[in-house]
Amino acid sequence: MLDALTAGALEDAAQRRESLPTARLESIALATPQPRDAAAILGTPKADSDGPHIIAEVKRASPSKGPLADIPEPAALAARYEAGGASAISVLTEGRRFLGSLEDLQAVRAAVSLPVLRKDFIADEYQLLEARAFGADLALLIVASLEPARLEQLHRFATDLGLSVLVEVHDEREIDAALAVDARILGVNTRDLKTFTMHPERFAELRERIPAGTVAVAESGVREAADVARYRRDGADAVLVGEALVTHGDPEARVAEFGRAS
Ligand SMILES: O=P(O)(O)OC[C@@H](O)[C@@H](O)c1c[nH]c2ccccc12
Repeated sequence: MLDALTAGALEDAAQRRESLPTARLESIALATPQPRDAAAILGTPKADSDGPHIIAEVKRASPSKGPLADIPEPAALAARYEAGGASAISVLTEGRRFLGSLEDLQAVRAAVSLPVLRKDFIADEYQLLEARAFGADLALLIVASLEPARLEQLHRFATDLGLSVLVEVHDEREIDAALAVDARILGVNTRDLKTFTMHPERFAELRERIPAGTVAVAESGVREAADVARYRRDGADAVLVGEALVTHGDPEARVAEFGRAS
């Protein structure tokens, strides 16, 4: 599934390149204001509570669940996340299964003063230039979908562009690969991307391998504040939440509640 998602994302990027060639995209990217420093924000404990930083996600659909929520105005949703105290916003830009777009990213970035993550299946430089040009401060790289040498090249390319990188892992071997590229922000996705089953205990198992000074993010599977509190007690600096926010009637209150969970 991960391979299919990545292949689809690359095809879609190749399509966009026909109307926006790399050289033009690059000049737009380099003219875009400097990104916000996500690692600094997520790496500093919150002043107002013992809860984790919340990375609140704009997610319309997923391959495992299908449609989750109509989100006609991603910018309005992101503004409510910010009002609730979110520390960063994640925007799914994958179009085929998650129904996101780069326009969503751009609209969200203009509406908030927080760092914004481009959440997609990124496997080439063009997609990182897009991330930067459409306003992302942070880009996702999924270790499971990249050869070690590719991970290293893309991580360096992103960093040179001024982007922070959320490096996503699922197991010990992938943590080692992430640490080998000096990941400053490391996300443990407790959803197995091959089977879509949830394994929340994986976060605690892997946390001890993440060195002090590296931001530890717990991703996926939060339904209740108790799930956030568990990740927090297991050592998460930040928790990334999608479905439980987009399906809630009051996302602002929900973010606030999650942000206090400890
Ligand atoms: O909706 P949830 O269970 O709160 O999960 C959010 C997020 O972790 C999930 O969307 C995600 C984690 N890693 C990804 C990689 C690609 C696409 C999506 C994801």
